[in-house]
Amino acid sequence: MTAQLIDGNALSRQLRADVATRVSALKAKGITPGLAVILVGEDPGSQVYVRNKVKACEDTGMHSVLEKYEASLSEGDLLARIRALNEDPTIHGILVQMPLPKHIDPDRVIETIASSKDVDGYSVQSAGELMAGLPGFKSCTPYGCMKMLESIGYDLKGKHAVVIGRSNTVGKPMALMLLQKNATVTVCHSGTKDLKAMTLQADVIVAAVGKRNVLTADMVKPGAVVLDVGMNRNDEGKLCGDVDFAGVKEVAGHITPVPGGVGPMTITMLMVNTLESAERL
Ligand SMILES: Nc1nc(=O)c2c([nH]1)NC[C@@H]1CN(c3ccc(C(=O)N[C@@H](CCC(=O)O)C(=O)O)cc3)C=[N+]21
Ligand SMILES: [Mg+2]
Repeated sequence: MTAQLIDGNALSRQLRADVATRVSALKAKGITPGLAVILVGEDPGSQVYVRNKVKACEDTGMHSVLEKYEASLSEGDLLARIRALNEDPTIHGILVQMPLPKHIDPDRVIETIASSKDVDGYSVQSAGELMAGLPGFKSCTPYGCMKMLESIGYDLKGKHAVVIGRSNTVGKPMALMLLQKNATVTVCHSGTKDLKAMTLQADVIVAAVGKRNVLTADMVKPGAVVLDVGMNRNDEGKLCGDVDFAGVKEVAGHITPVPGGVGPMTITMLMVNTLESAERL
């Protein structure tokens, strides 16, 4: 058996067309949704992602500003820049690309962004809203994963979802979003004793570790849905996820590829959050 592909590029095209329509409607009322993206330093991966985000803004008719700073930028100067953007009425979303240089405290940066403009969903306020089941900005990567499940008409009620990874930006919010849809959720991590015993029980597996081949075919129940959040490079420098795609696709019912899976969906949900931030006005 070969799994059906969940195509993040195709789904993104659909969702971004809807975003573009809503952007036009807002523009007719005199509001252009605006996203500010701040990049500190020269990380080559970040350069690519940030460019994709700005391009997505252009494609959907949104306003965007990209601010690039030297890695030597002081924390104080970055915070001052964020405070200015907090007050800027043309900006509805602020994204500071992670990771930041070591001398800058990411928590202080995230908490300086006005919660009304936290389109990454990284702030304590956004995390608390998700925890409490209140509306708020949802972290874009797990939000995109939920949209991918929705796109195949998957009903999570009573299903066992296993999340591998417990980061504040992916694993933890992913578990909460799955729980909100009535799945039974297990969160696995580096301290998990028998990962395979967990994943073999799963109807849905989300791999979000940042390491190649964390999930192999022998760990997957036939027909399971596999979402691959990983962004790694293999020995040939090619982009690959956390899942052994060639093996797992022979066992899974549905699977997301890397590239062309969760990555573009992350950017799409950033567009959705920025649009909705502007719509709230
Ligand atoms: N404040 C902040 N917010 C983020 O959302 C954020 C961040 N920092 N830091 C880094 C991670 C990573 N991330 C990706 C987004 C899109 C792709 C993406 O578009 N991937 C393409 C391929 C890109 C390529 O060719 O390298 C794909 O999977 O098809 C990847 C990774 C957002 N992140
Ligand atoms: Mg994000």
